[in-house]
Amino acid sequence: MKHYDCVVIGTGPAGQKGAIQAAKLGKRVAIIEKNRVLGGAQINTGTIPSKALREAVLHLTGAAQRGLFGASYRVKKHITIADLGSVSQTVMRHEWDLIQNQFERNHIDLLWGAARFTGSHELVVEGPEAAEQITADKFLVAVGTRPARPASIPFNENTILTSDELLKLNHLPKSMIVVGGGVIGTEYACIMATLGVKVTLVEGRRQVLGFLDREIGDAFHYFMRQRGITLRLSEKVESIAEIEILNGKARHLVEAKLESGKTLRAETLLYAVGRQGVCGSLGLDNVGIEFDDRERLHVNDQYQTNIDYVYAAGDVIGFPALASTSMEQGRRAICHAFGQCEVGNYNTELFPFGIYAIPEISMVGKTEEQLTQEGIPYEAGIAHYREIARAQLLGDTLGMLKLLIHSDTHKILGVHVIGAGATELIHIGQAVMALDGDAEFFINNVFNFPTLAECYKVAAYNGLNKLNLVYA
Ligand SMILES: Cc1cc2nc3c(=O)[nH]c(=O)nc-3n(C[C@H](O)[C@H](O)[C@H](O)COP(=O)(O)OP(=O)(O)OC[C@H]3O[C@@H](n4cnc5c(N)ncnc54)[C@H](O)[C@@H]3O)c2cc1C
Ligand SMILES: NC(=O)c1ccc[n+]([C@@H]2O[C@H](COP(=O)([O-])OP(=O)(O)OC[C@H]3O[C@@H](n4cnc5c(N)ncnc54)[C@H](O)[C@@H]3O)[C@@H](O)[C@H]2O)c1
Repeated sequence: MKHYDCVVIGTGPAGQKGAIQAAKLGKRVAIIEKNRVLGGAQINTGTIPSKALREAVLHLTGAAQRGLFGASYRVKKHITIADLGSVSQTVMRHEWDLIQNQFERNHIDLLWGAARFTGSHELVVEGPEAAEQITADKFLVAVGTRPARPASIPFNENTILTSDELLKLNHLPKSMIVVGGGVIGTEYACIMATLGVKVTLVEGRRQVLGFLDREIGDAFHYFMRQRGITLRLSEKVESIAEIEILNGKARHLVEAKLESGKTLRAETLLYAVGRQGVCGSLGLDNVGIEFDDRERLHVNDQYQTNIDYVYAAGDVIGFPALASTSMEQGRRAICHAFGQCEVGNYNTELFPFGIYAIPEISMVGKTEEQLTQEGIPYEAGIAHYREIARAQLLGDTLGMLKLLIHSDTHKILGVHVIGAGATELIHIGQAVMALDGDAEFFINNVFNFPTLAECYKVAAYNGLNKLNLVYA
Protein backbone atom coordinates (compact mmCIF):
# COMPACT_ATOMS: atom_id res chain seq x y z
CA MET A 1 0.00 0.00 0.00
CA LYS A 2 1.47 3.39 -1.04
CA HIS A 3 1.90 6.01 1.68
CA TYR A 4 1.90 9.77 1.05
CA ASP A 5 2.61 12.83 3.19
CA CYS A 6 -0.50 14.40 1.69
CA VAL A 7 -3.48 13.24 -0.33
CA VAL A 8 -5.78 15.74 -2.02
CA ILE A 9 -9.26 14.74 -3.18
CA GLY A 10 -10.48 16.73 -6.19
CA THR A 11 -8.63 18.61 -8.97
CA GLY A 12 -10.70 21.82 -8.93
CA PRO A 13 -8.99 25.10 -7.98
CA ALA A 14 -8.86 24.27 -4.25
CA GLY A 15 -7.28 20.83 -4.84
CA GLN A 16 -4.84 22.03 -7.51
CA LYS A 17 -3.36 24.84 -5.44
CA GLY A 18 -3.29 22.69 -2.30
CA ALA A 19 -1.46 19.83 -4.04
CA ILE A 20 1.09 22.13 -5.67
CA GLN A 21 1.75 23.93 -2.37
CA ALA A 22 2.37 20.58 -0.64
CA ALA A 23 4.76 19.52 -3.42
CA LYS A 24 6.63 22.85 -3.16
CA LEU A 25 7.14 22.09 0.53
CA GLY A 26 8.92 18.89 -0.54
CA LYS A 27 6.09 16.54 0.42
CA ARG A 28 5.09 13.30 -1.30
CA VAL A 29 1.70 14.13 -2.78
CA ALA A 30 -1.15 12.34 -4.56
CA ILE A 31 -4.24 14.02 -6.05
CA ILE A 32 -7.39 12.07 -6.92
CA GLU A 33 -10.00 12.87 -9.56
CA LYS A 34 -13.21 10.92 -10.16
CA ASN A 35 -14.25 12.84 -13.27
CA ARG A 36 -12.74 11.93 -16.67
CA VAL A 37 -11.14 15.38 -16.97
CA LEU A 38 -9.16 17.65 -14.67
CA GLY A 39 -10.17 21.01 -13.23
CA GLY A 40 -13.56 20.49 -11.57
CA ALA A 41 -16.38 22.99 -12.00
CA GLN A 42 -13.91 25.79 -12.65
CA ILE A 43 -12.71 24.35 -15.96
CA ASN A 44 -15.50 22.04 -17.09
CA THR A 45 -18.93 23.28 -16.09
CA GLY A 46 -18.58 26.60 -14.27
CA THR A 47 -16.21 29.54 -14.40
CA ILE A 48 -14.33 28.98 -17.65
CA PRO A 49 -17.13 27.69 -19.92
CA SER A 50 -19.57 30.37 -18.75
CA LYS A 51 -17.00 33.14 -19.23
CA ALA A 52 -15.95 31.74 -22.63
CA LEU A 53 -19.62 31.73 -23.65
CA ARG A 54 -20.00 35.31 -22.47
CA GLU A 55 -16.94 36.50 -24.42
CA ALA A 56 -18.11 34.69 -27.56
CA VAL A 57 -21.61 36.17 -27.25
CA LEU A 58 -20.32 39.70 -26.65
CA HIS A 59 -17.97 39.44 -29.60
CA LEU A 60 -20.26 37.72 -32.12
CA THR A 61 -23.37 39.77 -31.36
CA GLY A 62 -21.33 42.98 -31.36
CA ALA A 63 -23.14 43.95 -28.15
CA ALA A 64 -20.01 45.36 -26.51
CA GLN A 65 -19.43 47.79 -29.39
CA ARG A 66 -23.00 49.05 -29.85
CA GLY A 67 -22.29 52.11 -27.70
CA LEU A 68 -19.78 53.12 -30.40
CA PHE A 69 -21.30 51.85 -33.64
CA GLY A 70 -25.05 52.03 -32.94
CA ALA A 71 -27.82 49.68 -31.84
CA SER A 72 -27.97 47.80 -35.15
CA TYR A 73 -24.26 46.82 -35.13
CA ARG A 74 -23.74 43.04 -35.58
CA VAL A 75 -20.59 40.97 -36.18
CA LYS A 76 -22.49 37.80 -37.18
CA LYS A 77 -26.17 37.69 -38.02
CA HIS A 78 -26.99 34.03 -37.36
CA ILE A 79 -25.11 32.71 -34.34
CA THR A 80 -25.14 28.94 -33.83
CA ILE A 81 -24.35 26.79 -30.81
CA ALA A 82 -21.26 25.54 -32.69
CA ASP A 83 -19.95 29.14 -32.99
CA LEU A 84 -20.31 29.53 -29.25
CA GLY A 85 -19.03 26.10 -28.14
CA SER A 86 -15.71 26.20 -29.98
CA VAL A 87 -14.30 28.99 -27.80
CA SER A 88 -15.03 27.02 -24.60
CA GLN A 89 -13.52 23.83 -25.99
CA THR A 90 -10.28 25.57 -26.97
CA VAL A 91 -9.85 27.20 -23.56
CA MET A 92 -10.80 23.98 -21.71
CA ARG A 93 -8.28 21.87 -23.65
CA HIS A 94 -5.56 24.39 -22.90
CA GLU A 95 -6.43 24.36 -19.18
CA TRP A 96 -6.47 20.54 -18.95
CA ASP A 97 -2.93 20.41 -20.41
CA LEU A 98 -1.76 23.19 -18.14
CA ILE A 99 -3.00 21.44 -14.98
CA GLN A 100 -1.59 18.05 -16.02
CA ASN A 101 1.82 19.63 -16.78
CA GLN A 102 1.85 21.39 -13.42
CA PHE A 103 1.19 18.09 -11.62
CA GLU A 104 3.93 16.32 -13.61
CA ARG A 105 6.48 19.11 -13.08
CA ASN A 106 5.84 19.01 -9.35
CA HIS A 107 6.00 15.17 -9.17
CA ILE A 108 2.42 14.89 -7.94
CA ASP A 109 0.86 11.43 -8.47
CA LEU A 110 -2.46 11.82 -10.29
CA LEU A 111 -4.84 8.97 -9.46
CA TRP A 112 -8.03 8.61 -11.52
CA GLY A 113 -11.06 7.34 -9.61
CA ALA A 114 -13.52 8.12 -6.82
CA ALA A 115 -11.91 8.45 -3.38
CA ARG A 116 -13.56 7.05 -0.26
CA PHE A 117 -12.18 6.89 3.28
CA THR A 118 -11.98 3.31 4.56
CA GLY A 119 -10.10 4.05 7.79
CA SER A 120 -8.71 6.93 9.79
CA HIS A 121 -5.69 7.46 7.48
CA GLU A 122 -6.74 5.17 4.66
CA LEU A 123 -8.51 5.73 1.33
CA VAL A 124 -9.67 3.56 -1.51
CA VAL A 125 -9.53 5.03 -5.03
CA GLU A 126 -12.11 3.26 -7.16
CA GLY A 127 -10.80 3.73 -10.68
CA PRO A 128 -12.35 2.75 -14.01
CA GLU A 129 -10.41 -0.52 -14.06
CA ALA A 130 -9.15 -1.25 -10.55
CA ALA A 131 -9.33 -0.07 -6.97
CA GLU A 132 -6.22 1.12 -5.15
CA GLN A 133 -5.75 1.49 -1.41
CA ILE A 134 -3.50 4.32 -0.17
CA THR A 135 -2.62 5.94 3.17
CA ALA A 136 -1.50 9.44 4.11
CA ASP A 137 -0.59 11.66 7.06
CA LYS A 138 -2.69 14.64 5.94
CA PHE A 139 -5.71 14.99 3.68
CA LEU A 140 -7.30 17.89 1.83
CA VAL A 141 -10.95 17.36 0.88
CA ALA A 142 -11.67 19.61 -2.12
CA VAL A 143 -14.57 17.79 -3.74
CA GLY A 144 -16.64 20.85 -4.69
CA THR A 145 -20.39 20.85 -5.28
CA ARG A 146 -22.96 20.03 -7.96
CA PRO A 147 -26.11 21.93 -8.99
CA ALA A 148 -29.10 21.39 -6.69
CA ARG A 149 -31.58 19.03 -8.41
CA PRO A 150 -34.71 18.63 -6.27
CA ALA A 151 -36.57 15.39 -7.03
CA SER A 152 -39.81 17.34 -7.61
CA ILE A 153 -38.42 18.97 -10.77
CA PRO A 154 -38.55 16.91 -13.99
CA PHE A 155 -35.03 17.65 -15.27
CA ASN A 156 -34.59 16.15 -18.74
CA GLU A 157 -31.19 17.45 -19.99
CA ASN A 158 -32.97 19.07 -22.92
CA THR A 159 -35.52 21.67 -21.86
CA ILE A 160 -35.48 21.65 -18.02
CA LEU A 161 -31.84 22.17 -17.15
CA THR A 162 -29.25 23.01 -14.53
CA SER A 163 -26.17 25.08 -15.41
CA ASP A 164 -24.31 21.81 -16.24
CA GLU A 165 -26.73 20.80 -19.00
CA LEU A 166 -27.12 24.33 -20.36
CA LEU A 167 -23.61 24.02 -21.77
CA LYS A 168 -24.64 20.91 -23.74
CA LEU A 169 -27.68 22.44 -25.49
CA ASN A 170 -27.70 21.48 -29.16
CA HIS A 171 -29.72 24.47 -30.35
CA LEU A 172 -30.47 28.00 -29.24
CA PRO A 173 -33.95 28.21 -27.71
CA LYS A 174 -36.29 31.11 -28.51
CA SER A 175 -37.28 31.59 -24.88
CA MET A 176 -36.06 30.67 -21.40
CA ILE A 177 -37.34 30.90 -17.84
CA VAL A 178 -34.48 31.32 -15.38
CA VAL A 179 -35.32 30.31 -11.81
CA GLY A 180 -32.99 31.98 -9.29
CA GLY A 181 -31.49 35.46 -9.42
CA GLY A 182 -28.16 34.46 -7.84
CA VAL A 183 -24.84 34.66 -9.68
CA ILE A 184 -25.49 31.74 -12.04
CA GLY A 185 -29.06 32.79 -12.88
CA THR A 186 -28.21 36.43 -13.60
CA GLU A 187 -25.03 35.70 -15.59
CA TYR A 188 -26.82 33.22 -17.86
CA ALA A 189 -29.97 35.40 -18.10
CA CYS A 190 -27.80 38.26 -19.44
CA ILE A 191 -25.88 36.01 -21.84
CA MET A 192 -29.07 34.45 -23.24
CA ALA A 193 -30.87 37.79 -23.55
CA THR A 194 -27.88 39.26 -25.42
CA LEU A 195 -28.22 36.36 -27.88
CA GLY A 196 -31.83 37.39 -28.48
CA VAL A 197 -33.44 34.69 -26.32
CA LYS A 198 -36.63 35.94 -24.59
CA VAL A 199 -35.73 35.57 -20.90
CA THR A 200 -37.96 35.71 -17.81
CA LEU A 201 -36.05 35.61 -14.53
CA VAL A 202 -37.85 34.58 -11.34
CA GLU A 203 -36.25 35.52 -8.01
CA GLY A 204 -37.75 34.91 -4.57
CA ARG A 205 -36.27 38.08 -3.06
CA ARG A 206 -37.01 41.68 -4.02
CA GLN A 207 -33.57 42.13 -5.62
CA VAL A 208 -31.42 39.87 -7.76
CA LEU A 209 -27.92 39.31 -6.29
CA GLY A 210 -29.22 40.33 -2.87
CA PHE A 211 -25.70 40.96 -1.51
CA LEU A 212 -25.09 43.92 -3.87
CA ASP A 213 -25.16 47.54 -2.75
CA ARG A 214 -28.78 48.62 -3.36
CA GLU A 215 -27.91 51.44 -5.80
CA ILE A 216 -25.81 49.06 -7.95
CA GLY A 217 -28.54 46.43 -7.72
CA ASP A 218 -31.17 48.94 -8.88
CA ALA A 219 -28.94 50.01 -11.79
CA PHE A 220 -28.49 46.33 -12.70
CA HIS A 221 -32.27 45.76 -12.68
CA TYR A 222 -32.57 48.67 -15.12
CA PHE A 223 -29.85 47.26 -17.43
CA MET A 224 -31.44 43.80 -17.41
CA ARG A 225 -34.84 45.23 -18.34
CA GLN A 226 -33.23 47.35 -21.08
CA ARG A 227 -31.81 44.11 -22.49
CA GLY A 228 -35.34 42.73 -22.67
CA ILE A 229 -35.28 40.50 -19.58
CA THR A 230 -38.60 40.26 -17.73
CA LEU A 231 -37.92 40.30 -13.98
CA ARG A 232 -40.38 38.52 -11.70
CA LEU A 233 -39.08 39.62 -8.29
CA SER A 234 -40.44 38.54 -4.87
CA GLU A 235 -41.92 35.56 -6.72
CA LYS A 236 -41.33 31.90 -5.97
CA VAL A 237 -41.67 28.98 -8.34
CA GLU A 238 -44.09 26.41 -6.98
CA SER A 239 -44.01 23.74 -9.69
CA ILE A 240 -42.38 23.04 -13.02
CA ALA A 241 -43.69 20.72 -15.73
CA GLU A 242 -43.30 19.88 -19.40
CA ILE A 243 -46.47 20.54 -21.39
CA GLU A 244 -47.65 19.96 -24.93
CA ILE A 245 -49.67 22.66 -26.67
CA LEU A 246 -51.81 21.52 -29.58
CA ASN A 247 -52.39 24.65 -31.60
CA GLY A 248 -52.24 23.57 -35.21
CA LYS A 249 -49.04 21.59 -34.65
CA ALA A 250 -47.77 20.09 -31.37
CA ARG A 251 -45.29 22.24 -29.40
CA HIS A 252 -43.44 21.14 -26.30
CA LEU A 253 -43.01 23.87 -23.73
CA VAL A 254 -41.98 24.18 -20.10
CA GLU A 255 -44.52 25.62 -17.69
CA ALA A 256 -43.60 27.18 -14.33
CA LYS A 257 -46.36 27.96 -11.88
CA LEU A 258 -45.56 30.70 -9.36
CA GLU A 259 -46.86 30.85 -5.78
CA SER A 260 -48.64 34.11 -6.71
CA GLY A 261 -50.81 32.17 -9.20
CA LYS A 262 -48.99 33.33 -12.36
CA THR A 263 -48.08 30.82 -15.06
CA LEU A 264 -44.96 31.24 -17.20
CA ARG A 265 -44.22 29.30 -20.38
CA ALA A 266 -41.05 29.03 -22.43
CA GLU A 267 -39.10 26.59 -24.60
CA THR A 268 -36.50 25.98 -21.87
CA LEU A 269 -36.03 26.50 -18.15
CA LEU A 270 -32.74 26.97 -16.28
CA TYR A 271 -32.97 25.99 -12.63
CA ALA A 272 -30.26 27.89 -10.69
CA VAL A 273 -31.14 28.05 -7.02
CA GLY A 274 -27.86 27.04 -5.48
CA ARG A 275 -25.49 24.10 -5.25
CA GLN A 276 -25.31 20.93 -3.23
CA GLY A 277 -22.27 19.15 -1.69
CA VAL A 278 -21.11 15.64 -2.64
CA CYS A 279 -19.73 14.47 0.72
CA GLY A 280 -22.22 11.63 1.16
CA SER A 281 -20.10 9.16 -0.84
CA LEU A 282 -16.75 9.99 0.80
CA GLY A 283 -17.00 7.49 3.68
CA LEU A 284 -16.44 10.35 6.15
CA ASP A 285 -18.06 8.36 8.96
CA ASN A 286 -14.98 6.08 8.82
CA VAL A 287 -12.90 9.08 9.98
CA GLY A 288 -15.49 10.64 12.28
CA ILE A 289 -16.33 13.74 10.18
CA GLU A 290 -19.90 15.01 9.92
CA PHE A 291 -21.45 17.03 7.11
CA ASP A 292 -24.53 19.28 7.04
CA ASP A 293 -27.87 18.71 5.30
CA ARG A 294 -26.44 20.15 2.04
CA GLU A 295 -23.44 17.78 2.32
CA ARG A 296 -21.00 20.58 3.18
CA LEU A 297 -18.18 20.43 5.74
CA HIS A 298 -17.59 22.74 8.67
CA VAL A 299 -13.99 23.97 9.14
CA ASN A 300 -12.12 26.29 11.53
CA ASP A 301 -10.10 29.39 10.49
CA GLN A 302 -7.23 27.12 9.41
CA TYR A 303 -9.53 24.99 7.21
CA GLN A 304 -9.34 21.97 9.56
CA THR A 305 -12.39 19.77 9.98
CA ASN A 306 -13.16 18.35 13.44
CA ILE A 307 -10.42 15.77 12.68
CA ASP A 308 -7.28 17.91 12.72
CA TYR A 309 -5.31 16.11 9.98
CA VAL A 310 -8.23 16.31 7.52
CA TYR A 311 -8.54 19.75 5.91
CA ALA A 312 -11.27 20.98 3.57
CA ALA A 313 -11.32 23.92 1.13
CA GLY A 314 -13.32 25.35 -1.74
CA ASP A 315 -17.03 24.99 -2.43
CA VAL A 316 -17.33 22.03 -0.04
CA ILE A 317 -16.99 24.46 2.90
CA GLY A 318 -19.66 26.84 1.55
CA PHE A 319 -19.61 30.64 1.26
CA PRO A 320 -18.16 32.40 -0.69
CA ALA A 321 -17.74 29.35 -3.00
CA LEU A 322 -15.70 31.03 -5.72
CA ALA A 323 -12.82 29.76 -7.84
CA SER A 324 -10.76 32.73 -6.63
CA THR A 325 -11.26 32.04 -2.91
CA SER A 326 -11.07 28.25 -3.33
CA MET A 327 -7.51 28.44 -4.68
CA GLU A 328 -6.26 30.46 -1.73
CA GLN A 329 -8.14 28.33 0.82
CA GLY A 330 -6.52 25.18 -0.61
CA ARG A 331 -3.04 26.71 -0.46
CA ARG A 332 -3.54 28.04 3.08
CA ALA A 333 -4.92 24.74 4.36
CA ILE A 334 -1.79 22.92 3.21
CA CYS A 335 0.54 25.60 4.61
CA HIS A 336 -1.10 25.12 7.99
CA ALA A 337 -1.01 21.31 7.70
CA PHE A 338 2.78 21.40 7.26
CA GLY A 339 3.52 24.15 9.75
CA GLN A 340 4.02 27.02 7.28
CA CYS A 341 1.63 29.54 8.81
CA GLU A 342 1.69 33.03 7.37
CA VAL A 343 -0.97 35.64 7.66
CA GLY A 344 0.19 38.32 5.19
CA ASN A 345 -2.63 40.55 4.03
CA TYR A 346 -5.20 37.74 4.08
CA ASN A 347 -8.42 39.41 5.14
CA THR A 348 -11.56 37.50 4.29
CA GLU A 349 -13.54 40.77 4.65
CA LEU A 350 -11.72 42.06 1.59
CA PHE A 351 -12.57 39.16 -0.70
CA PRO A 352 -13.73 40.72 -3.95
CA PHE A 353 -16.86 39.58 -5.82
CA GLY A 354 -16.85 39.60 -9.61
CA ILE A 355 -20.08 39.00 -11.46
CA TYR A 356 -19.72 38.45 -15.18
CA ALA A 357 -23.18 39.59 -16.07
CA ILE A 358 -23.70 42.04 -18.93
CA PRO A 359 -22.61 44.57 -17.73
CA GLU A 360 -19.91 43.33 -15.35
CA ILE A 361 -20.35 44.06 -11.64
CA SER A 362 -17.75 43.91 -8.90
CA MET A 363 -17.53 44.85 -5.23
CA VAL A 364 -15.23 44.78 -2.24
CA GLY A 365 -15.91 45.81 1.36
CA LYS A 366 -19.19 47.11 2.77
CA THR A 367 -22.38 48.26 1.07
CA GLU A 368 -24.20 51.49 1.96
CA GLU A 369 -26.90 49.40 3.65
CA GLN A 370 -24.35 47.58 5.86
CA LEU A 371 -22.63 50.83 6.89
CA THR A 372 -25.99 52.41 7.77
CA GLN A 373 -27.00 49.37 9.79
CA GLU A 374 -23.65 49.37 11.64
CA GLY A 375 -23.91 53.13 12.36
CA ILE A 376 -20.66 53.95 10.53
CA PRO A 377 -20.65 57.54 9.14
CA TYR A 378 -19.73 57.62 5.44
CA GLU A 379 -20.09 59.59 2.24
CA ALA A 380 -20.46 58.09 -1.24
CA GLY A 381 -18.24 59.41 -4.02
CA ILE A 382 -19.46 58.50 -7.49
CA ALA A 383 -17.81 58.53 -10.90
CA HIS A 384 -20.20 58.07 -13.81
CA TYR A 385 -18.60 56.45 -16.86
CA ARG A 386 -20.08 59.21 -19.03
CA GLU A 387 -17.52 61.59 -17.41
CA ILE A 388 -14.59 59.27 -18.14
CA ALA A 389 -12.78 59.54 -21.47
CA ARG A 390 -11.77 55.86 -21.56
CA ALA A 391 -15.37 54.77 -21.05
CA GLN A 392 -16.40 56.98 -23.98
CA LEU A 393 -13.76 55.25 -26.10
CA LEU A 394 -15.15 51.88 -25.05
CA GLY A 395 -18.72 52.95 -25.79
CA ASP A 396 -19.86 52.38 -22.19
CA THR A 397 -21.43 55.56 -20.87
CA LEU A 398 -23.83 53.94 -18.40
CA GLY A 399 -21.40 52.39 -15.91
CA MET A 400 -20.44 53.84 -12.54
CA LEU A 401 -17.90 53.42 -9.75
CA LYS A 402 -18.83 54.22 -6.18
CA LEU A 403 -16.37 54.74 -3.32
CA LEU A 404 -17.70 54.61 0.23
CA ILE A 405 -15.54 56.95 2.31
CA HIS A 406 -15.48 57.19 6.12
CA SER A 407 -16.74 60.71 6.98
CA ASP A 408 -14.04 61.36 9.61
CA THR A 409 -10.98 59.32 8.62
CA HIS A 410 -11.62 59.26 4.85
CA LYS A 411 -10.61 55.57 4.82
CA ILE A 412 -12.16 53.54 2.00
CA LEU A 413 -14.89 51.29 3.37
CA GLY A 414 -16.24 49.82 0.15
CA VAL A 415 -15.93 49.98 -3.63
CA HIS A 416 -18.77 49.10 -6.01
CA VAL A 417 -18.49 49.08 -9.79
CA ILE A 418 -20.93 48.31 -12.59
CA GLY A 419 -19.79 48.60 -16.21
CA ALA A 420 -16.90 47.71 -18.51
CA GLY A 421 -13.80 46.43 -16.75
CA ALA A 422 -15.47 46.27 -13.32
CA THR A 423 -13.88 42.96 -12.29
CA GLU A 424 -10.35 44.26 -13.00
CA LEU A 425 -10.94 47.80 -11.75
CA ILE A 426 -12.02 46.60 -8.32
CA HIS A 427 -8.50 45.44 -7.42
CA ILE A 428 -7.18 49.02 -7.23
CA GLY A 429 -9.71 49.78 -4.50
CA GLN A 430 -9.07 46.41 -2.84
CA ALA A 431 -5.31 47.13 -2.65
CA VAL A 432 -5.85 50.60 -1.19
CA MET A 433 -8.28 49.17 1.39
CA ALA A 434 -5.88 46.34 2.31
CA LEU A 435 -3.14 48.95 2.88
CA ASP A 436 -5.55 51.04 4.98
CA GLY A 437 -5.54 53.90 2.46
CA ASP A 438 -7.80 56.91 2.31
CA ALA A 439 -9.61 58.86 -0.41
CA GLU A 440 -6.79 61.45 -0.57
CA PHE A 441 -4.57 58.71 -2.05
CA PHE A 442 -6.61 58.87 -5.25
CA ILE A 443 -6.55 62.68 -5.37
CA ASN A 444 -2.78 62.84 -4.94
CA ASN A 445 -2.01 59.97 -7.30
CA VAL A 446 -1.54 60.35 -11.05
CA PHE A 447 -3.37 57.79 -13.22
CA ASN A 448 -2.63 56.90 -16.82
CA PHE A 449 -4.92 58.77 -19.16
CA PRO A 450 -7.27 57.73 -20.65
CA THR A 451 -8.04 54.79 -18.32
CA LEU A 452 -11.06 53.54 -16.40
CA ALA A 453 -8.84 53.84 -13.31
CA GLU A 454 -9.48 57.58 -13.53
CA CYS A 455 -12.90 56.74 -12.02
CA TYR A 456 -11.18 56.44 -8.64
CA LYS A 457 -9.92 60.03 -8.78
CA VAL A 458 -13.28 61.38 -9.96
CA ALA A 459 -15.16 59.43 -7.28
CA ALA A 460 -12.75 60.60 -4.57
CA TYR A 461 -13.23 64.26 -5.61
CA ASN A 462 -16.98 63.74 -5.60
CA GLY A 463 -17.06 62.14 -2.14
CA LEU A 464 -14.64 64.55 -0.48
CA ASN A 465 -16.44 67.55 -1.99
CA LYS A 466 -19.66 66.30 -0.44
CA LEU A 467 -17.80 66.30 2.86
CA ASN A 468 -17.10 70.00 2.15
CA LEU A 469 -13.40 69.53 1.53
CA VAL A 470 -13.47 71.47 -1.69
CA TYR A 471 -11.21 69.95 -4.31
CA ALA A 472 -11.23 71.62 -7.68
C1 LIG B 1 -21.83 28.40 -13.93
C2 LIG B 1 -20.77 28.76 -12.92
C3 LIG B 1 -20.01 29.90 -13.10
C4 LIG B 1 -19.01 30.25 -12.17
N1 LIG B 1 -18.30 31.40 -12.38
C5 LIG B 1 -17.35 31.76 -11.49
C6 LIG B 1 -16.58 32.95 -11.69
O1 LIG B 1 -16.77 33.66 -12.66
N2 LIG B 1 -15.63 33.26 -10.78
C7 LIG B 1 -15.38 32.48 -9.70
O2 LIG B 1 -14.48 32.81 -8.91
N3 LIG B 1 -16.09 31.35 -9.48
C8 LIG B 1 -17.07 30.98 -10.34
N4 LIG B 1 -17.79 29.84 -10.15
C9 LIG B 1 -17.52 29.03 -8.95
C10 LIG B 1 -16.30 28.10 -9.14
O3 LIG B 1 -16.44 27.31 -10.30
C11 LIG B 1 -16.18 27.21 -7.92
O4 LIG B 1 -16.14 28.03 -6.77
C12 LIG B 1 -14.91 26.38 -7.94
O5 LIG B 1 -14.85 25.56 -9.08
C13 LIG B 1 -14.83 25.50 -6.68
O6 LIG B 1 -13.62 24.83 -6.66
P1 LIG B 1 -13.40 23.52 -5.82
O7 LIG B 1 -11.98 23.16 -6.02
O8 LIG B 1 -13.90 23.69 -4.46
O9 LIG B 1 -14.36 22.42 -6.47
P2 LIG B 1 -14.66 21.95 -7.96
O10 LIG B 1 -14.14 22.89 -8.97
O11 LIG B 1 -16.09 21.61 -7.99
O12 LIG B 1 -13.79 20.61 -8.10
C14 LIG B 1 -14.04 19.48 -7.31
C15 LIG B 1 -13.44 18.26 -7.99
O13 LIG B 1 -13.51 17.16 -7.08
C16 LIG B 1 -13.83 15.98 -7.79
N5 LIG B 1 -14.40 15.00 -6.86
C17 LIG B 1 -15.57 15.07 -6.18
N6 LIG B 1 -15.73 13.97 -5.41
C18 LIG B 1 -14.64 13.22 -5.58
C19 LIG B 1 -14.21 11.97 -5.07
N7 LIG B 1 -14.94 11.27 -4.20
N8 LIG B 1 -13.03 11.46 -5.50
C20 LIG B 1 -12.28 12.15 -6.39
N9 LIG B 1 -12.62 13.32 -6.91
C21 LIG B 1 -13.78 13.86 -6.50
C22 LIG B 1 -14.85 16.48 -8.82
O14 LIG B 1 -14.96 15.56 -9.91
C23 LIG B 1 -14.21 17.81 -9.25
O15 LIG B 1 -13.33 17.65 -10.32
C24 LIG B 1 -18.77 29.43 -11.06
C25 LIG B 1 -19.52 28.26 -10.88
C26 LIG B 1 -20.50 27.92 -11.80
C27 LIG B 1 -21.28 26.65 -11.60
N1 LIG C 1 -19.01 35.23 -11.04
C1 LIG C 1 -18.96 34.36 -10.05
O1 LIG C 1 -18.18 34.51 -9.15
C2 LIG C 1 -19.87 33.17 -10.05
C3 LIG C 1 -20.64 32.89 -11.16
C4 LIG C 1 -21.52 31.82 -11.10
C5 LIG C 1 -21.58 31.03 -9.96
N2 LIG C 1 -20.81 31.31 -8.90
C6 LIG C 1 -20.93 30.49 -7.68
O2 LIG C 1 -21.92 29.48 -7.82
C7 LIG C 1 -22.70 29.40 -6.63
C8 LIG C 1 -24.13 28.99 -6.94
O3 LIG C 1 -24.82 30.05 -7.62
P1 LIG C 1 -26.42 30.05 -7.74
O4 LIG C 1 -26.77 31.27 -8.52
O5 LIG C 1 -26.91 28.72 -8.23
O6 LIG C 1 -26.92 30.12 -6.25
P2 LIG C 1 -27.24 31.31 -5.24
O7 LIG C 1 -27.48 30.67 -3.93
O8 LIG C 1 -26.20 32.37 -5.37
O9 LIG C 1 -28.61 31.96 -5.76
C9 LIG C 1 -29.84 31.28 -5.78
C10 LIG C 1 -30.97 32.31 -5.89
O10 LIG C 1 -32.18 31.62 -6.13
C11 LIG C 1 -33.22 32.21 -5.37
N3 LIG C 1 -34.29 31.19 -5.19
C12 LIG C 1 -34.24 30.08 -4.42
N4 LIG C 1 -35.38 29.34 -4.55
C13 LIG C 1 -36.18 30.01 -5.43
C14 LIG C 1 -37.49 29.75 -6.00
N5 LIG C 1 -38.18 28.65 -5.71
N6 LIG C 1 -38.01 30.65 -6.86
C15 LIG C 1 -37.29 31.75 -7.19
N7 LIG C 1 -36.07 32.04 -6.69
C16 LIG C 1 -35.50 31.18 -5.83
C17 LIG C 1 -32.54 32.67 -4.09
O11 LIG C 1 -33.24 33.71 -3.47
C18 LIG C 1 -31.16 33.12 -4.61
O12 LIG C 1 -31.15 34.49 -4.95
C19 LIG C 1 -22.63 30.74 -5.96
O13 LIG C 1 -22.51 30.59 -4.58
C20 LIG C 1 -21.39 31.38 -6.54
O14 LIG C 1 -20.38 31.43 -5.59
C21 LIG C 1 -19.97 32.39 -8.91
